Amino acid sequence: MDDFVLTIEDDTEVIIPEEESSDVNDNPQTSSSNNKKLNKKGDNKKEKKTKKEKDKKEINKKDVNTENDIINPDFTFFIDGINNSIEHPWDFSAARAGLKPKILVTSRTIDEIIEKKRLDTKKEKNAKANGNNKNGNKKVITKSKHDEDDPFAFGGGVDYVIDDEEGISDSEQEEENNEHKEKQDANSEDDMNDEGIDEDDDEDDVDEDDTVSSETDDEYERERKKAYFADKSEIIQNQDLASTESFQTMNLSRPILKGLSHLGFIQPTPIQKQAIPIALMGKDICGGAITGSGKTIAFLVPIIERLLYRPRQTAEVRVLILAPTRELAIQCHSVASKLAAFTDITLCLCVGGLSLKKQETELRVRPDIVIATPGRLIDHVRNSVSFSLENIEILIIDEADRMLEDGFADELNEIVKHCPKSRQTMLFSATMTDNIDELIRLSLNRPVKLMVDHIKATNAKLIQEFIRIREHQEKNRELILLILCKKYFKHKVIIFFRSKMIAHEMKIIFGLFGLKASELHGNLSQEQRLEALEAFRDGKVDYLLATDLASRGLDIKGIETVINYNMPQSYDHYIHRVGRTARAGRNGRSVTLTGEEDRKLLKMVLKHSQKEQIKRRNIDTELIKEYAENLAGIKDKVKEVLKEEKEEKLIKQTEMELLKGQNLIKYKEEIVNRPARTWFQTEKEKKSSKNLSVEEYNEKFDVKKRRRDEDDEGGKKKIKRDKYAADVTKKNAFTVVPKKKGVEKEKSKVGNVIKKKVKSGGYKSILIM
Ligand SMILES: Nc1ncnc2c1ncn2[C@@H]1O[C@H](COP(=O)(O)OP(=O)(O)OP(=O)(O)O)[C@@H](O)[C@H]1O
Repeated sequence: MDDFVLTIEDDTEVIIPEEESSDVNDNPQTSSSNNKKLNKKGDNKKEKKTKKEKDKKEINKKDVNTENDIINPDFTFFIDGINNSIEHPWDFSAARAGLKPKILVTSRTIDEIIEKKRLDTKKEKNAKANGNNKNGNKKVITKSKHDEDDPFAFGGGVDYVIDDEEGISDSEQEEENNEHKEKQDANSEDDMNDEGIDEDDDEDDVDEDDTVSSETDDEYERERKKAYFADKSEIIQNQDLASTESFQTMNLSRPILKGLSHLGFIQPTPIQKQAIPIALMGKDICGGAITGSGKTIAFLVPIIERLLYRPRQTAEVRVLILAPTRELAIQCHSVASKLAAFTDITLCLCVGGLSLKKQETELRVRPDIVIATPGRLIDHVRNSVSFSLENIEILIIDEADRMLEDGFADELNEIVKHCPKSRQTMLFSATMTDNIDELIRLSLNRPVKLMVDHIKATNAKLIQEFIRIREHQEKNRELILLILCKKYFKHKVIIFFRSKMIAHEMKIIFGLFGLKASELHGNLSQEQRLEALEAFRDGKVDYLLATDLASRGLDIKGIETVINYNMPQSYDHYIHRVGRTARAGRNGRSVTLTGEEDRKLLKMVLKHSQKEQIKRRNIDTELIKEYAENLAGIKDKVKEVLKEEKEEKLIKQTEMELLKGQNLIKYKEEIVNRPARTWFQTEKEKKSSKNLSVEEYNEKFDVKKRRRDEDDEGGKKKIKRDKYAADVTKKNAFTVVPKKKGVEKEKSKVGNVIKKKVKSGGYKSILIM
């Protein structure tokens, strides 16, 4: 038997990676032969070395579909679903390797500044306490263990009320609710149902942008879509449904099956079941499925499978994967590398913030797959010698709806323009649009629409909590967040903020309160961004304080809670943010602080969620009072930290300038002789393109505010239209006027809606851009 095993290994050069061997051992059916195999290996180190070399050779082999690629009879797949031994399905190694060389400038980090402030405060507090004691003050200072390392510890405190009746039966819950209602005072309208928020309420009151197109299509639109999209049933009629039950039965090549097995995946998820066979046919796809449902593997598997059959005489960049953020591209690159580990397919990561030079070198040898963010890709198309998109066979746009939005539109158009028309295009997102007017720009070829889950639904295993913040309680947001984090959500929590500044300030407050947090937003260097993510992923910090930069696509195992410090700007943003938890069939919880202006969005959430997913949380006012005193005490400290940080930055900047000057003198000749880079957009254009999204965002709030102003107090009334606006339908209520001479004087009102008199005597609403 031993001989038999050896013969197979020697003759066929079958790869058995170490991880794979141990998994095989877990399987009683194969354990004996594998034990023998392992013993044999242990007996003969030399043989092991030769085998490793052979394995290496096998991975690098040009043709993976040779006769030698015979399936090892001992090879088995994981049988218990997701292989939980895999801690993280992706890592940062490629991104780390691509970081620009570090310039050593000594300055204190924000964490160091905060920590020092914390310790100083602690000393001050102790000194004060001792002073009081010396002065004969008999006040007893009780120190809890918690107090010792937290100068801002709160002591006991009253717990807050939580209306989360998980595990309570319906009738019990109803009884409790009734009892609760009876006891309630004037605040009784806190109950969500009393807000008049139910599924059928105010259908047409929802913001136009937030409507889910497929549900509201009229006959004309339905006909257009029918003509535009390919008929899915025709395409998959010959498909044997049973053949998609497992990856093994999907007719995939062995190296991919090994890659999948390596990642711990046996059964395809619904989007993978549908997308893989259709993508393998070369069809264009418009794919939508809930967050965390495995869309990445859904497009990576067919890409890799198709690349295995590419001609190998000439190297070409054949696949381009675009993602809207650097982190998402890094993640996708890492997963793709793992999946393609047993093939000869080459990949290159092209994202901003990483070394241009290194990417240029990698692109020169024409990797099979390029995974990029749009800005950096265009830079390479324009400036990297011999790199072009003319041989692209497959274009993938991840988070496609985001990429079609205004901030990315110009860049995306530029990229699509450089790709051949004959390519296959696949678009994916949890909030995928089927709006033809938007898709038409991508010149798709009769795409197949694959909307796997209920459109724009959230994961059924996600519990969504809401905390109502009344107008007069707005000032309590910080406190409420602190209460939530100090008392309830202590590990693997991601918190979303509307702005970088608030996220940063909150990081300081968290630090001073002894909560371990890292921040992730656009004001940080790429290295800091990676460090923040790594620290959070590895559990070195418990909280990730992020802007919407982290809202899409990021897949960090074990995130238990998502907190929205503010309701996001749209329902789509909400779906993506809360989708960072409850991924791949796991449980998760989101907590959203909901202001008065967020009522419409809240209605959207309720409309698209199951009743049992929604909970309401109340925060005890006593507890808020108690925390308020402590927070007030540290506001000055926050200012001090910010000031010190600014000073440190200034010192660092001066040192950097000095270094830059020295380098300019040292490498003058080389720098002068470098070919000048050209840019797709000037800095100004880039900025204005980015600002567009910000303006849109502000405009949305202005519109909401306007509506609120026009509403009566209860918010029940519809918007009042002026008597001249009777003919203005909802769709064309605003005429968008570019910022031209005529409206220059309204500059200060960019994003606002103004009324202009028209010849006919009425008024027209104009949105200033
Ligand atoms: N077939 C599978 N079996 C088990 N787990 C899987 C499978 N496919 C993917 N996963 C896991 O599911 C998780 C979510 O996958 P992925 O990040 O691709 O989701 P997504 O649909 O792209 O989410 P989002 O919309 O948030 O970007 C990942 O941790 C991935 O490893």
